Amino acid sequence: MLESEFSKSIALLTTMRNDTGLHDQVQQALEISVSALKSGKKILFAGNGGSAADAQHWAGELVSRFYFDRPGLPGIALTTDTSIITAVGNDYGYDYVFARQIEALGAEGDVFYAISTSGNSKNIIRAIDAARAKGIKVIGFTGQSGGAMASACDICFRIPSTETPRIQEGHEALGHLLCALIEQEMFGDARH
Ligand SMILES: O=C(CO)[C@@H](O)[C@H](O)[C@H](O)[C@H](O)COP(=O)(O)O
Ligand SMILES: [Zn+2]
Repeated sequence: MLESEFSKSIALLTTMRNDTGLHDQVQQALEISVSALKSGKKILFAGNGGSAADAQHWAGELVSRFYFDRPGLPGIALTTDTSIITAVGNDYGYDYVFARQIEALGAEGDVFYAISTSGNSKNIIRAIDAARAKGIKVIGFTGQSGGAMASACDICFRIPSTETPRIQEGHEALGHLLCALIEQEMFGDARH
């Protein structure tokens, strides 16, 4: 079990490292994100379960720091305010907990990082639709099948695995990579 788990993780990251199509998608996601941030816009993040943890983690990297000290960048996880989530969930239903926040907090030109291993979580799909209706670009993170997300996002990262933990590991690698690249692109010159 131990060796096979490590082996699967290593194989996944090796596949991702060698996938030039994925590299192109990373470059596109970077350009969309940096263009928004340089225009004074923000990045919104959402996901369920382990992907909620990713959303909070990545927003934290932007607002605080990644590799080096620099001004904070505007990133908001839509998974953290229990008053909002319980109110919207209770009054409208759990399917709306992220879409409602996109409607209330999102602005044209923002970017939405939508994270779902299945690609089929209804609250994420509704949030993607709400974002695109407002002129917010959507960068999706899902698994091999892509689910309903595959055709709904501007860019959709499909991790080449059908195992939820592997898909999450792939997302985490991409999230860290994008945070590092965004920081470098925004402030690299000011580093020394
Ligand atoms: O972390 C894990 C499994 O590794 C779970 O908490 C998982 O995130 C939850 O079951 C989510 O509800 C799955 O939703 P999704 O990724 O399909 O949108
Ligand atoms: Zn997990």
